[in-house]
Amino acid sequence: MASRNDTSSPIPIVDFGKFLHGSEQEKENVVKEIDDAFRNVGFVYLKNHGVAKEMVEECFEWSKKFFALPLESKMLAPHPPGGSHHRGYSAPGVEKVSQHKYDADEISKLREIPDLKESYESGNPTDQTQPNIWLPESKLPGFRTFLESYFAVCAALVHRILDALSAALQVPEPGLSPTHEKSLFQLRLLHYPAEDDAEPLRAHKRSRITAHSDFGSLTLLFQDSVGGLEVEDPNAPGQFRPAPPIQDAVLVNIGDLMARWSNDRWRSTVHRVGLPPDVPATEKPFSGPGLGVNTEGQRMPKVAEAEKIVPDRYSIPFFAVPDMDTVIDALPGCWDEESNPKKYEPVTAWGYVQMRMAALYDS
Ligand SMILES: O=C(O)CCC(=O)C(=O)O
Ligand SMILES: [Fe+2]
Repeated sequence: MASRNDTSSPIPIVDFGKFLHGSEQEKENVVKEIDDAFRNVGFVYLKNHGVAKEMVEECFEWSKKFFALPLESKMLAPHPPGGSHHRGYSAPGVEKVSQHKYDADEISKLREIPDLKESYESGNPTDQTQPNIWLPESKLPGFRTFLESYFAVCAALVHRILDALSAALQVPEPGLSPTHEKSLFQLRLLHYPAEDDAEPLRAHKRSRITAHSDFGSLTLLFQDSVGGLEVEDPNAPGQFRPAPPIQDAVLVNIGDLMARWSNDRWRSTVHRVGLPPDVPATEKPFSGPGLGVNTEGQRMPKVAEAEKIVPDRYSIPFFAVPDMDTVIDALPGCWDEESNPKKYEPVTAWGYVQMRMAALYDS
């Protein structure tokens, strides 16, 4: 059982290259490892996932360039009000993460403390229902072309992971991939701006992103080297353990819709982003020129006003959902009449997503 001081990550690392290119036996082993990870923690790190390292790095570069633009430029691609058209730029404090509760009081309580993050959402270029909202090309030439190509690469990885999950449940060929045929996925660029006071995060008065579970089927996450992502310990509710960045690995997790679809065989685990590890206690900047005096009476060089204690953090989640007309009813291998009956009523993916999105934004 983990304690508060347990800093080890419970998330296994799996070599997905052995599923993509290995022998039948290796494929079977990987399928079992992923199935176990999703049953136990709902998260897995995949190495050798097939998304080129250079492409991931380039995506982070574009993200930095995008968020470095002046606010008035970013606002040329604004996220529309409400939650039904989830594309474009949201300035810090606009999106409120909600936990999987639909109770109005709960949601308004969660809205009191906005996350200090900004985001840019894009989707499949072919999606007519939620068209992408791009900047004028002259504001960031090449941004759109790159994100469209990156979307396709991430979508392909989602489909290969669905193949592995289909094998785990022995879903007859062609498996689950056709239920995501339209690839109505969402590519999100996230920026958590630097902060000059680490204490609210250290004291858990605020998070960089509030504890939540994802609502779709699968999420892929690439994070920079800063850290701070934590997942709830499946054996100790309310306690969080680190999900640190791992070189060249993508973090993959189950969303609420997939947990429901699998009759809770797979877990949709609550996660949040807090203080990165190794951030020192805040030194308040000294006023006046020259040397200052700290709280212990020592003379110290003045800390530049601009110095930030909590560094910027960038992450790139990619959220998958099934095609909207897919009926989410317990998958084969996840239920039986006698010992493991179906827990949930069937619902279409569309109905489910609308309910979740409405809670995210003020309408
Ligand atoms: O920034 C991260 O590492 C996590 C982001 C996340 O959980 C989300 O956007 O749903
Ligand atoms: Fe998330």
